[in-house]
Amino acid sequence: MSEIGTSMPNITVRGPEAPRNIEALDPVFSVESLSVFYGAYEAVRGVDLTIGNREITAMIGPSGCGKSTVLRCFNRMNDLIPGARAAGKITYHGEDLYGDHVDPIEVRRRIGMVFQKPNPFPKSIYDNIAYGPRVNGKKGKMDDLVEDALTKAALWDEVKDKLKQNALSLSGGQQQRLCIARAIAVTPDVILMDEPCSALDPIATTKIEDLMQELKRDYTIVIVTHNMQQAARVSDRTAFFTAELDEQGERHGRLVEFDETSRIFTNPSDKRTEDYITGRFG
Ligand SMILES: Nc1ncnc2c1ncn2[C@@H]1O[C@H](COP(=O)(O)OP(=O)(O)OP(=O)(O)O)[C@@H](O)[C@H]1O
Repeated sequence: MSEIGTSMPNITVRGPEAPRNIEALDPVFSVESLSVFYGAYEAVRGVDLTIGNREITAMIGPSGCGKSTVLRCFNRMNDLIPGARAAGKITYHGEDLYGDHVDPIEVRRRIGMVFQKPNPFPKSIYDNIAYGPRVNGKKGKMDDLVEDALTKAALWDEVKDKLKQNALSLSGGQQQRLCIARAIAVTPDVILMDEPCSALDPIATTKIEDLMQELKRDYTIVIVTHNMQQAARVSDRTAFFTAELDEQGERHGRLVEFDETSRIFTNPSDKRTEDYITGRFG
């Protein structure tokens, strides 16, 4: 382990016993010179990033550096914020995500999102899962689909006997897995997670982290997390962002470094990354 790894005893990166074979990056998203504005304010400036297929990519960095802003660009959620605008280019499987012909609703079906606070609908567990497919035109009974989504989200065994119960009666961790099941039910390709464990206790957090390892067999995952240990535990690659002042004294979020997670946490190439992960900054 390098000097930085030695000075960070609390952060364990999965070692050679769990080889991940991630040298070749098969891009799902390619981000080129992405800047994101809220009105006249350029919150994020000049990001270049590639998100690999069926990998977990973590986005870390201090508060306000633009992690959530960049994440929301991947499924065009920023379109829903008045005054928000993206410049630059994001391709999704080689196609311009912001092209004129692209339907943002279909984008959000294929690229699902799980939020910081679990947000199930105030409906039954069953209807939470069935809702999306119904909206997308699926008719009739959905028992198999509901079971499949709940099984994939590692929740089936805990709820199979109470599917008609209100989802709000579940624990926070169960609600979050239900939200993941709800995202899965509309057969997405990518799942975006914005601090999905920050409202959960350590046991529920471990369950979600284990679940992410299962899910990456079928889905590409991008996670924003404040928790560096979590990024080190779950992700294949890590993007470190920071916010920096320009010559005019205006603060912009910037991508500092993007690399394999093991390298970011043991041998980063940028001093700012090193300072952040060793706790000297942020
Ligand atoms: N809806 C919005 N309208 C105006 N400014 C916004 C909006 N959302 C975010 N910003 C600004 O954009 C910048 C980046 O915010 P963002 O939430 O993306 O950062 P973050 O790294 O995810 O922060 P945190 O870790 O605290 O969640 C901040 O200066 C923030 O104030």
